[in-house]
Amino acid sequence: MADLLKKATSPEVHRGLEGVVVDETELSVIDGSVGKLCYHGYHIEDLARHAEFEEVLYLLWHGQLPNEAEYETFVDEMADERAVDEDVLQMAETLAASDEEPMAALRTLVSMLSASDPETDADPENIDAALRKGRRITAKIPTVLAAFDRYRNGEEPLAPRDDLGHAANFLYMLNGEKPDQVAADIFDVALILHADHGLNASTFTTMVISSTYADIYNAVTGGVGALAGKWHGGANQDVMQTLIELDESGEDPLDWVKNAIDEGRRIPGFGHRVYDVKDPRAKILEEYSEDLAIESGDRKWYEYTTTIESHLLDELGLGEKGIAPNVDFYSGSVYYQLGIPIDLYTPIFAMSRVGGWVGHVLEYQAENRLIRPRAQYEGPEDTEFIPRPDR
Ligand SMILES: CC(=O)SCCNC(=O)CCNC(=O)[C@H](O)C(C)(C)COP(=O)(O)OP(=O)(O)OC[C@H]1O[C@@H](n2cnc3c(N)ncnc32)[C@H](O)[C@@H]1OP(=O)(O)O
Ligand SMILES: O=C([O-])CC(=O)C(=O)O
Repeated sequence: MADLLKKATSPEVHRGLEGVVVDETELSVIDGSVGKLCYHGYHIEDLARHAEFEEVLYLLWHGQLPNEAEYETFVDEMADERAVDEDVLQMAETLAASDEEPMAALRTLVSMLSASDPETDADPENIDAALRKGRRITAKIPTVLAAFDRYRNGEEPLAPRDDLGHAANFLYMLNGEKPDQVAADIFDVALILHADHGLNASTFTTMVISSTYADIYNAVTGGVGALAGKWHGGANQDVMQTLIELDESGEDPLDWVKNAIDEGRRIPGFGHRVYDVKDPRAKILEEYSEDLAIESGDRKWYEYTTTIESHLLDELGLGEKGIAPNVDFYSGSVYYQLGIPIDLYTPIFAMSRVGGWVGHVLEYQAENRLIRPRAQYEGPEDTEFIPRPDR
């Protein structure tokens, strides 16, 4: 009787925090019923078409797009912060030598960057210092990632170039040559598309951490950790691995998809907590995937994705259940066609999403409140303690 009464009066439990609104934000808004995403009111399609990643970072951190002078200053400030200390490079080399997985390496390297930050002693309530630290982390992530990749390939890292934008400079540091304009532009768009997405798991993680007034290095390190999982940013690597395995097996993609669904497996790159329809970013990336396929004359990867998508949505009825392609479904084939190693796809997501992490941390800290939900206790009560020898 007592238990029944307790359950009847207990608060509603929101597992996975589904539908729970924990804060207000001006950064991004998603309408999952029609597939709409805006950053500060700007439609993602317009930003992808007309903006550069640096402008989007500025938008997320300052609440408005920069004018020409603000843009020039911001781009210079970002470029000035790209270089990392020798001990960070040494750590990248050590991690590469021990075959560390790139997201784990990135987590370690981001954490280590704080040691050389000139403002480590800044008051954790100082939002301007947090912004400057966030800018430094964002500027340095491509450098540590490219260095790690080069070390594991037996190559020396390259110093960043300050005459290239954030996207082009990363591709340069990774490949050792300046990317062509098409590759640089497509990669820049990919960074724009991944930069923010409301209170997704990794962004919320950064907010929880910084709500204790732990500094932003802790928050971004935690964000990298949360993004790594296969239900979040890790799905982009899984999509490409799946396509390659499918290709190598010689299996008909339609049979593969049907078997996967019949066996209750999740298709990477499908489904989303917020969207019931196709993710608007997936639509944009699908177009780039097709452009790259046309340019190279190899349509295989593009066609695998579109075939799988239409089969899942139409014949197998996933669309009716609100399970549609998310951003990760098409980013894989785009990165693959740009020649980027598969295990860098999720770190590249982090390279972009750090913009949103920093933006949300700053926005939340402006009116900080400790984030501390509760759980409904369902365990035993008044348990008698029995000393160890008597148990
Ligand atoms: C950048 C991003 O983070 S985007 C998401 C990237 N992640 C992926 O692509 C991984 C695959 N997708 C998934 O695992 C899920 O869709 C998630 C984790 C993204 C969202 O999950 P939730 O909102 O919690 O949905 P939930 O787990 O409640 O699933 C609802 C139903 O849809 C099914 N479902 C969800 N995603 C998929 C999928 N990719 N393939 C097949 N079925 C799926 C679930 O099995 C469940 O079915 P059931 O009701 O019969 O048990
Ligand atoms: O919003 C989410 O839950 C997942 C995410 O980060 C994204 O789609 O970009």
